[in-house]
Amino acid sequence: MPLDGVKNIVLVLSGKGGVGKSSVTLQLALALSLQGKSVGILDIDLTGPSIPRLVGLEDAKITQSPSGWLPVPVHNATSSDTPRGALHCMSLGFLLRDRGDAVIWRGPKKTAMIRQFLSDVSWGQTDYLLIDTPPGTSDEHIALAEQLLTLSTADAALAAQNNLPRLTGAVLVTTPQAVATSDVRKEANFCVKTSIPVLGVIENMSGYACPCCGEVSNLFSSGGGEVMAQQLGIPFLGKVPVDVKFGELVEGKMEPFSDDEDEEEGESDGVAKQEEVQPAEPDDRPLVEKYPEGWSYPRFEGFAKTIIGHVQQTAAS
Ligand SMILES: Nc1ncnc2c1ncn2[C@@H]1O[C@H](COP(=O)(O)OP(=O)(O)OP(=O)(O)O)[C@@H](O)[C@H]1O
Ligand code: SF4
Repeated sequence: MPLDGVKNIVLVLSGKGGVGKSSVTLQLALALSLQGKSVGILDIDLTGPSIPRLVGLEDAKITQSPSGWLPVPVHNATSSDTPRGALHCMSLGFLLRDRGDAVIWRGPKKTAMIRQFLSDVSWGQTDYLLIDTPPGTSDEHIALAEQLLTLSTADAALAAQNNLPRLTGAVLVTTPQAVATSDVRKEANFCVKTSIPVLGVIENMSGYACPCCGEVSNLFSSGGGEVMAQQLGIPFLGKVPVDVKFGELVEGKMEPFSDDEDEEEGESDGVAKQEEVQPAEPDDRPLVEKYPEGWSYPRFEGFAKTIIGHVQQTAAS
């Protein structure tokens, strides 16, 4: 059966492009995984699939198995020091022959691809399948909603009775500016029309976090997403500032956050270490091997817990 083993489906939607939807999808996935949940990311941004680049696995290829396409593993589950659920992803980017190949498809071809992604991928036991969508409400969204409403249900009791995935809801990503929030209202409207519950709004790029002290200053504006959520009567999940660390984490250029960030480097008890400096070896391993603890931005832990809490509270008794 399509989506066999998937328990919850969460859509990540944005009205405008470039507001950080794919980055938010990845960070939510990492945060859910760090809560011990097994997670899949399905990237249906067919014309601009960015998940393969964000997980540092651009050269990975999809394999076929008797049960369907196997998604690409980002990391496996661990139960040791840092318990973590497995993370897999699927994207058109893995199927393109060349990274730079342009995808110029008409609606029916996009619809067919989305159908295939939803019916032919063998996710295995997956607590949360996050779907990264293109911006706006395009052919992809309509195809996705039509398919999901036949393969899953937003009704928790019905999902449990029929062993169907639960269409848990959508997370809306916006920046604080009015031009972005007015577009995200259309996404909220799309959810109402398609009976997809809204889990909440994340206001990304909300203020600027100083790279030295972390102080967040509102260079442009902040709070537009929160006001919009209040006006629409939908939950507000929280804000994420423009943070160099966030950008570098999702683009995989830096060490993950750790508690020892303030440790002194190079000196101990006032005595300089006399270590021979070795030239750094190029490290071409996939990001997941370089950063086994994951590259999760701390603020997302709260978002992940809210989503898990919502699922538990609204579970069919
Ligand atoms: N809070 C943030 N702080 C710093 N950089 C960010 C933040 N959010 C996103 N970015 C950066 O902004 C760029 C665009 O992000 P992303 O690709 O996630 O946007 P998107 O909405 O998915 O775009 P598209 O519409 O093209 O799919 C990326 O380089 C990402 O690293
Ligand atoms: S934001 Fe304030 S504390 Fe941080 S570096 Fe700038 S001036 Fe210094």
